[in-house]
Amino acid sequence: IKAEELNSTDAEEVKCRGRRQSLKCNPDAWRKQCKELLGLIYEREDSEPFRQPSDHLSYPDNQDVIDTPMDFSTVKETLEAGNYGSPLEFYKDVRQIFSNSKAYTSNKKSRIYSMTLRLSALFESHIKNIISEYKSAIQSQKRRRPRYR
Ligand SMILES: O=C(NCC1CC1)N1CCN(C(=O)c2ccc(Cl)o2)CC1
Repeated sequence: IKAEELNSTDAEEVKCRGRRQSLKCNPDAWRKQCKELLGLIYEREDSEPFRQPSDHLSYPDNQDVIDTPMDFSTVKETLEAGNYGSPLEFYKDVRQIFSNSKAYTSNKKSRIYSMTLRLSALFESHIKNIISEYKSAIQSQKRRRPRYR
């Protein structure tokens, strides 16, 4: 069979099988990418208040009870323990950190909340590619399931 006779899915699969596991085809590449992204976040001073669980109760302007506390050390431990099944689960926890801070502050100009705005801009600019590469790696691994009527 000639390569051009393969349809796009098969061609993808052949491309991925043949080549050593490059980032494009490796469905586990996202773990390393998320670790690197966490490293970037830890380098930022803005992440300081979020590197440890916060005792939300001790903050006067706590508008709503934070029902899902989250912080970067918890995310780091979960990632390193291999307890995220996909970058989407990682994404969900990191977003929780930012939404807790937003729910938490009464004034949108608070110093701590403004730190999350800068951090989330950095985070969103990187996580997008990690997730889309993951999704395309999954696609190219998926066998075309025969459709049964
Ligand atoms: O105690 C904290 N971190 C743990 C300490 C050890 C580094 N906090 C970070 C999360 N918090 C907020 O996001 C927030 C928003 C407006 C205001 Cl005020 O606080 C509350 C304070």
